Amino acid sequence: MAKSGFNVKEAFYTLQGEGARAGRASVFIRFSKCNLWNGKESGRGAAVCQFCDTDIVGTDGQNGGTYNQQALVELALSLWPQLTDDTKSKPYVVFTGGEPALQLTESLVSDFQQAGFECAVESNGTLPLPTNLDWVCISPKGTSEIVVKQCDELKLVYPQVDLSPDAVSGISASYFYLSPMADYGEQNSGMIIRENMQAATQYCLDHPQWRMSLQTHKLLGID
Ligand SMILES: C[S@@+](CC[C@H](N)C(=O)[O-])C[C@H]1O[C@@H](n2cnc3c(N)ncnc32)[C@H](O)[C@@H]1O
Ligand SMILES: Nc1nc2[nH]cc(C(=O)O)c2c(=O)[nH]1
Ligand code: SF4
Ligand SMILES: [Mg+2]
Repeated sequence: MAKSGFNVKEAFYTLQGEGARAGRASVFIRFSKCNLWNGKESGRGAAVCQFCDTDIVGTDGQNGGTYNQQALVELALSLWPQLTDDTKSKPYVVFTGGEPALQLTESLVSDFQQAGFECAVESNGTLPLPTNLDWVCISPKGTSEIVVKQCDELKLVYPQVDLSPDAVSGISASYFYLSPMADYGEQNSGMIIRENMQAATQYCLDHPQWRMSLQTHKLLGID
């Protein structure tokens, strides 16, 4: 945690849109900032990751702010539905960003688990992650060096000019997904680009180790 607390761009309740757990109700906590892009349109050209579809700057989003550990757990609990008749649904939190590894600590994950949450992360894999996470999704970017060599799912945005799927298939994962690159930048329409869907489809057909992941939250228009 930074001295003043965790810097959160936004936090909201939605359905996980991507990967093996798509469709699952989740609290998303989006930490501010990334180590592979400064978040400014003017900085895209010089960034290691140039196609980010997300506003990662500041703390001005829905429920955004700077939180101490307890306040962040309480925020997440307040976003989870308070059902008395649904004992089977374990609260689920997805830490994302920006790059969550810049801020996430084992202590924060542990406090979320104590509060009843199963904890997942979406990370670019370039920084060490807490070891007590329940689900790790790694999404490698361009020429960046990956230090997280083992994960639950590897989800590669496709196509990337400087990173082919066979270059990352050495990372140990239970699932390998291609996610067709969606629109980004000033024109960001929230749409998945048709040619990228077609290219990803062909790659999955030719290499059955890889499965398709669509950003279903964009198709549903929910966030
Ligand atoms: C915004 S990132 C934040 C987490 C982390 N920094 C990472 O890159 O994995 C969340 C997810 O969105 C994916 N993503 C970002 N831009 C995308 C785009 N234009 N099209 C499809 N997926 C994208 C990332 O690859 C990652 O899986
Ligand atoms: N609904 C929804 N599912 C997601 N899965 C990964 C996301 C992310 O930006 O990390 C994301 C997101 O932004 N929204
Ligand atoms: S690594 Fe993730 S958060 Fe950072 S710029 Fe790329 S997609 Fe966005
Ligand atoms: Mg997203």
